[in-house]
Order: sequence, then structure tokens, then C-alpha cells
Amino acid sequence: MKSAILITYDQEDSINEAKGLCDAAGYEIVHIIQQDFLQKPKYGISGGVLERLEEISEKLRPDVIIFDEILKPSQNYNLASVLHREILDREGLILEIFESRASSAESKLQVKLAQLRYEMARAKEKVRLANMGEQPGFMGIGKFEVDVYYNDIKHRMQTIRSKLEKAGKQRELHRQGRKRMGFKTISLAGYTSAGKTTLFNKVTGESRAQSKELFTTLTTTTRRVTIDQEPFLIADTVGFISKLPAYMIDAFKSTLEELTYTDIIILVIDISDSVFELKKKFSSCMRTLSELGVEKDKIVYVLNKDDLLKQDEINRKIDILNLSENKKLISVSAKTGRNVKELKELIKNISESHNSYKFNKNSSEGVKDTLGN
Ligand SMILES: Nc1nc2c(ncn2[C@@H]2O[C@H](COP(=O)(O)OP(=O)(O)OP(=O)(O)O)[C@@H](O)[C@H]2O)c(=O)[nH]1
Ligand SMILES: [Mg+2]
Repeated sequence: MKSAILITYDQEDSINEAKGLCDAAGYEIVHIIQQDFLQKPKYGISGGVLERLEEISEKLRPDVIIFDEILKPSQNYNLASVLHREILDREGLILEIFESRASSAESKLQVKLAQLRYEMARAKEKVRLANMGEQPGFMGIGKFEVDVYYNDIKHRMQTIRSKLEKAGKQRELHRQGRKRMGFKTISLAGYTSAGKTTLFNKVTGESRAQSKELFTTLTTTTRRVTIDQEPFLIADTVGFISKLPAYMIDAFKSTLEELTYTDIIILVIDISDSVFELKKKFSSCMRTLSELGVEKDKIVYVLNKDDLLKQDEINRKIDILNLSENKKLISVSAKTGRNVKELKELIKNISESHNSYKFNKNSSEGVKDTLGN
């Protein structure tokens, strides 16, 4: 196992999440430095903290230093030149996890695209620095090589994009096929580790990998499930995380795109999280869904892991999330199966109300709806 010094925020949830990410990427943390603020211009941290870090790093000799914030390429370079270690920022870390998890051809392409974008941002900075003549041979490359490198990245990204486009078209065909067959579709969405796969397994009788580690699922799986004789297709998706840069969401778009076409979205929320985490993750999920263009009234809020809490605590958290008036809300335990049957009934009812809703609408509006999407 590779070793790491972790620099993160001075808040319990940030520490836990950062630890989870390090764990998922296979790093053993040998020391943690906590700071209120990690966005100082030159190094992200202050000069004093850098000195301390230098000492600790000399002593512990970790393989990498993990910086739980997004670093500018110049900050990364500055840190690396003082510390003489590889510096991995939050984006780089998430990319490593994605790379190790990607199993399908499509998710591998998506990860590759995200990695190239990450490199691209850095290449731009290299070009800028080389042009300014400020740092000739920045990171060992001259201006000409930087241009070649930059164009090469661009070219590789184009190739991957066109492959992903093909995969997207394939998905589109599948989607149309399902529609023709009259299947309603359900997608599970939510923050990483909320329990989407566990719930998916419970509902479908599958045994897909579920674990404490973050980002267990990277590829969307779809299964057929019959609820009260009506066939549905249910899809498990990649988890969300906060501070995931837009381009990463973009790279996974064709997977997440399923969410915009789906009839019902089950937003899985880990209700056992602390209030602070709960609020942060919930707003991060809602933001991502809205960025993807998901209609709010398609969302069913599923409060998972209710086996870990008492009812009044659950009610309190429902209030905090402003969901007490929401009728599309249910608390379940994917682990014990509590309320899973009721969840299925809720889905069935919602689906039926959608049917009657469509039936009641006149046809011209129906056409407008399809074009609008
Ligand atoms: N106590 C309890 N634990 C649960 C429940 N549902 C899931 N878990 C646990 O939560 C962890 C994460 O579950 P997953 O199903 O892998 O989560 P996920 O949302 O699919 O995560 P990613 O694929 O990483 O996005 C696992 O350790 C599960 O055993 C539940 O209802 N109760
Ligand atoms: Mg999963």
C-alpha cells in the first residue's frame, strides 16, 4: 500500500470524506494536517504550514502528499518543488479512484476523457508559463514540446469523444427499444455510499458489488423488475460527490444522461449522516440533478439506512431537508429490507398517476413535452 500525508479541512465530515477517498484509492494515511483554509495563492497553505509539512514529510517520507482541494497547476508545481514529492489534489485523487474502478469499455473511455481534461488544464498552464518565458523548461518541457503535447491531448480527446458519442447513440437505441416495449424506467441516484447498489440489489434480487468504499459503482447497470405485474427497468448509477468539477460530470454524462430520460428518479439519501453532512450531500445531489436537467417532480426521496436511527430523529432530519410536505418520500433500510415493499408500491402509484396525467393531457401538449426535452 502506498503511503500519504493528507492535507484537509478542519471539519469532521471533510476529514471523513477525504479519508474515504484515500482509502478507496489505496493510500495509507501516515499523517493528517487540518486547515481552515486551503486556497492560499502560492501553495494553497501558508508558508508556516508549508515549513511544518516539509519537516514531517522529510521524516515520514510518504509516497504522495494528498491535498483535499483543487490545486492550480502552478500551486501543484510550487508545492512539488519545495517538498520533492508527488502532489495529488482532490481531482487527481478522484481520477485515480475512477481509473481503478472503471471496468466497462465505456467507463474506461469516460475516465480517460476526464484524465485528459485534467492534463489539458495543466498543459495550458505550461504553455502560459513557457510563453511568459518565466519558467523555460517548466517541468522539463520546452515551448515547442508543450505545443506538441497540448495538440496531442486535444487530438486524443477528440478520438475518445467520438467513441463515446457512438456509445451514446447505442444507448439511445436501447432507450427507444425499451420505450417501444412499454417499459417504464427508474434510476437510482445519490451521493456515493448512500446505499444505491444495496437498494438496487434488494429490489432486483441482484448481487452487485456494494461496499463502504466510495465510488464502488462506475458503470450503469439496468435490470428488469416487476412491481405488481407492471414491468419496470431499474438502473443503478455512479454516485455523486461534492466538489466534482463540471468536466468530470461531463465525462460521465452519457452514463448520467440516463437520469434525464428516466421516468422516476430514486434519490437515495443516507439519513444516518450527521445533519451537516446530510445537508451538504443533499444540496450537492440536488445541484447535480438540476445541472443535468432533471425535472424535480420526477424525484422520489428515499431516506436510506433508517435501521440506524429512531423515528423522531428521522422526522427531525426530514424537517431539516424541507421534505416534510413532500408526498414522494419514504424511509427504508436497504440492508434489512424494511419498507422496500412500500417503496415499490409508492413507485407503482407514482407511475400510475403519471399515466393518468398523460391521459388527461391533450395531445398537442404531449408533443410539446417531447420536443422540449
Ligand atoms: N446500516 C445500513 N447500512 C447500509 C444500508 N444500505 C447500505 N448500507 C451500507 O452502506 C455502504 C454503501 O453501500 P452501497 O450500496 O455500496 O452504496 P452506493 O450508493 O452504491 O455507493 P457507490 O457505488 O460508491 O456510489 C455499504 O457498506 C452498505 O452495506 C442500510 O439500509 N443500512
Ligand atoms: Mg454503488
